[in-house]
Amino acid sequence: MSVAVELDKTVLILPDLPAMLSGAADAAQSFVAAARPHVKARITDDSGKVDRVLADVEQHVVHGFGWFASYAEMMREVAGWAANLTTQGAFGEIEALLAQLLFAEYGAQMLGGIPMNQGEVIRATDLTDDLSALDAPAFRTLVRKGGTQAVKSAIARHLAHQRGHATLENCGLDDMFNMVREQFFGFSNEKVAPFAHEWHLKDELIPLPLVEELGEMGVFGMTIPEEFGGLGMGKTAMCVVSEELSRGWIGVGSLATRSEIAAELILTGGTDEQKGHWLPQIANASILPTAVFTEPDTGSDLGSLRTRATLADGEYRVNGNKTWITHAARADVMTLLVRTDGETKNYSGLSMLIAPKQRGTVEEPFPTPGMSGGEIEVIGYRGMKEYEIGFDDFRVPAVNLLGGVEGQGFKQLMATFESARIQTAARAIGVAQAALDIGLSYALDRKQFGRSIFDFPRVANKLAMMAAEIMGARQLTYFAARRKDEGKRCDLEAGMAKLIGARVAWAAADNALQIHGGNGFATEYQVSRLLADARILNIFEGAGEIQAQVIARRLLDGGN
Ligand SMILES: Cc1cc2nc3c(=O)[nH]c(=O)nc-3n(C[C@H](O)[C@H](O)[C@H](O)COP(=O)(O)OP(=O)(O)OC[C@H]3O[C@@H](n4cnc5c(N)ncnc54)[C@H](O)[C@@H]3O)c2cc1C
Repeated sequence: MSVAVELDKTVLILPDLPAMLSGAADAAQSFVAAARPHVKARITDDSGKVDRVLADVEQHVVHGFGWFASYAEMMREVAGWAANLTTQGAFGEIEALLAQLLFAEYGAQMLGGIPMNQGEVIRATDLTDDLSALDAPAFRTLVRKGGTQAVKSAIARHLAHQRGHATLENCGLDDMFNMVREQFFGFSNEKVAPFAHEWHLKDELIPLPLVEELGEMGVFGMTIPEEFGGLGMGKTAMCVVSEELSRGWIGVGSLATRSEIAAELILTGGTDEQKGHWLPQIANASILPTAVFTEPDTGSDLGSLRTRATLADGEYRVNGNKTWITHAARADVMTLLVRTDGETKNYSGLSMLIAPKQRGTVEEPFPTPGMSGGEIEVIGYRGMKEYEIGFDDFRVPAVNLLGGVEGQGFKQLMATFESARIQTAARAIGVAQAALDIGLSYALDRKQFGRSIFDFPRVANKLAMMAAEIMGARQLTYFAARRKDEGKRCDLEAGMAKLIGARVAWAAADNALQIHGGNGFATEYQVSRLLADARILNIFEGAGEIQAQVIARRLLDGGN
């Protein structure tokens, strides 16, 4: 008999679990509410306003507060999901086990310290001495009894039985989304996953026929309204598709990111003419966009970028340098963030140009007059390639100024952050899911000490925790997507989903590699790619530190 089965003798699921989850989530929210004035007091000046200098000095605590708030929000969404499934009679054993383990582990971290990353742990007592909210019986019970070895072993058994299914748990989505998932799960398994590693190792561009096929399936116009040639399906569908394609390979799951950013920019900031001209072409993938924001000296602090655009004779002339531009050579149009007001040094003088360019090749990436540049070789996230680009009197027609008014570029870009972060959180879930799939297969196949290594709890527990974290990150991401679809503000939730998703993906990839032992270190094995692919998620679309800062400041600014 295996070790895992022998240990599985105790009662697994706690009584009244949905109510207990809800009570624990309330306790977590209460703790955040109780900590807020203490954190705020440390960073406010005499007039009660947040002092930016103090907030920087206190970053550990301020960002840590963002992490606590993100945990509490995720717990609330998971408790809500459990309650909804219960109402439908669909809160089964695996859903209960996953929720219980997640609350046990994340609750224990709230009590003992949340790892913002491997070396930086934020403790509840760093925020406040008042931990009474976390004494709530539901919270304590889940921490003490929710994550036993028996629970983890039971999850592992479900994992082994459910192999080959898209998701372990009932995600709580409507049938339409489940159909979309099945379609893209199948597509990814057939047309992406079997080839991804070879494309990665050869550092090749994703084959154009695959891009075109995705275009025909509507992937690039998924969230563009039907009146502009898109499918008008909303952000939840985008999440499901991004998840499943990223599970095959993050490169493929990220192809539509640039279209999503460009479409959001044009939908929210463009003139009617710009919408009518660009959106149908983006939707049918006849043009591929690229997002051109980062500069060699300007990454997180985008507001200070320096690339200049000056208007003369109906054209902008662009001069400056950009870097880290994904899929730049093969793109047909750039959303190009430039400084149109040379008198400014901050975000107020920035504008967004919709700048057409010629499609380049690997040999000649930038044939367009006024553009030059080269590839940046990267460890992961391959398939689209990253480039540095120089602009030397590069011309853009004045009518291509987004919205037709200068000085709006930063604001227009901010309006797209919600969508981009939701999509990035979904990509993270896809990468984490791939790590779980690959780690599980290897653990079941590999034998040591006369048995499958899956039978050893230290191996199976890693997989069980991945499954629980994926479920939690999913619920938070879907919540942000739903809010966005309902037209509600969701910058906070989107940032939280991206923050947690990136860490979940990294932990899953690292643990899947550990399960592979020495083989995981060989480039021949897919898991080596997953480790590199997962690593990017905490850097782009708002690095983890910036994400935590934005979340915390939004919660701490205003009010008392
Ligand atoms: C593979 C890849 C693809 C990319 N694709 C694109 C693309 O298509 N288009 C595009 O425009 N850009 C792209 N980027 C750029 C990406 O958005 C930036 O790398 C990111 O914004 C971080 O900027 P940076 O690299 O300049 O790091 P920096 O801003 O220099 O930050 C370095 C470190 O310092 C930390 N840090 C910075 N400021 C603070 C602060 N105030 N408080 C605490 N910590 C701080 C950061 O969190 C980070 O850990 C890509 C990057 C990569 C690696």
